[in-house]
Amino acid sequence: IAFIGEGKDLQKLSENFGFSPSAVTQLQQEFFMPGMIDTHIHASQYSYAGTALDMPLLQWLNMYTFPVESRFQDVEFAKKVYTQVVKRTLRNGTTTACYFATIHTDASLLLGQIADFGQRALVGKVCMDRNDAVKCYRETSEESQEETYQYPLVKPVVTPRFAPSCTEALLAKLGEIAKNNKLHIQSHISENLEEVELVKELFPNSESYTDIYHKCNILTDKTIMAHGCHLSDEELVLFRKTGAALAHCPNSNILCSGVLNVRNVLNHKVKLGLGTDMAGGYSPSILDAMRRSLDSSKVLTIQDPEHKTLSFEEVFRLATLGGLSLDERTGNFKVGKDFDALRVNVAAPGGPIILLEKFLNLDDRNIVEVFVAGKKV
Ligand SMILES: O=c1[nH]c(=O)c2nc[nH]c2[nH]1
Ligand SMILES: [Zn+2]
Repeated sequence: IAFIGEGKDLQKLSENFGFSPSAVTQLQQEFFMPGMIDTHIHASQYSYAGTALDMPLLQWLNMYTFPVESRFQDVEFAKKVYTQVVKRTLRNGTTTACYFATIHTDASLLLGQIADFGQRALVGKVCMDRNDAVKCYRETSEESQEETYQYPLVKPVVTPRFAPSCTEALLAKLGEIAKNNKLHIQSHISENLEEVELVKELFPNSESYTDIYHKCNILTDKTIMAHGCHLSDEELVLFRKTGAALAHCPNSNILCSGVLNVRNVLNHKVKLGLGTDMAGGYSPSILDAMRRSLDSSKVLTIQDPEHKTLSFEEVFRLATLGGLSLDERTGNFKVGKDFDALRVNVAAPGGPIILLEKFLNLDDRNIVEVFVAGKKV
């Protein structure tokens, strides 16, 4: 973004910045908005998005997720699915995505290459050295560590799946790798009560779910933890102290897991962004995540009238600039930043604020163009 100016100054701006006034495109009933950031999405689960929503988390993982993810050993299959995911999420206006891939390094690299065609992405090869449900979908601790070491070029994000599928030794090693290489980290935390109980059994010496990650240096100011529906206030304080962020994934949460009290998270000054968590959430669109954030917040207000419902301006911010400093180059329109933007056509009368609210609540078919770093994608 070279400059920001007003239309009435066009002549002067064109002289100062060396462009022809005739090259200017005048928007009609349209606006640009910053590109949206999906802070938590499983690229490998796209093939069954919109289905398999009839089970709670742990059963869902064993029944649907692990068998499908184990198929990504086949690079051709991975190529097909990952190409579809990147196209679809760009079409939906996701200019930055934090992807979970699978435990397969080759397929994870491929996802990085495919996203690199036009999308900003953090790509995580999933690490898990513990999985009793689908035996062929697991690695040894050494494999998991080595593969994470060897491929640092794909804008990698260190990705322990979640505490139940990682031994403490692996978590500690991954924490060390992230620290030594200044990498982002992503995982899941406190999504569902059965999961929280399982974690207590597996890690009897830890004070809390958050404490396990904290002891293993997994909570840093480059960490994004999905969900956090059942975190205590003490755990939120630990998030704030370490600078770790939460990815709020309401579409996924509302099915069986819980409802995150975003207001409480924000009051604790914990960074927070929005995620689709596809395919636990059935929609790959961050517009959907915004709507569901508003719906979930209203449910909390129905239960407790003291609860201050989120506004659409607040969720818009969470979806764009967000609380997550994934980079300093995107999130809003400031001179010097990259132009990651959606061109939205809303053929409706009214002022811009009303148009924006209408767009957020209606349809992503209004997105007519998507730009990443100034390039139309
Ligand atoms: O929504 C989720 N999707 C997953 O794939 C997963 N793995 C652990 N925890 C998880 N939660
Ligand atoms: Zn997830």
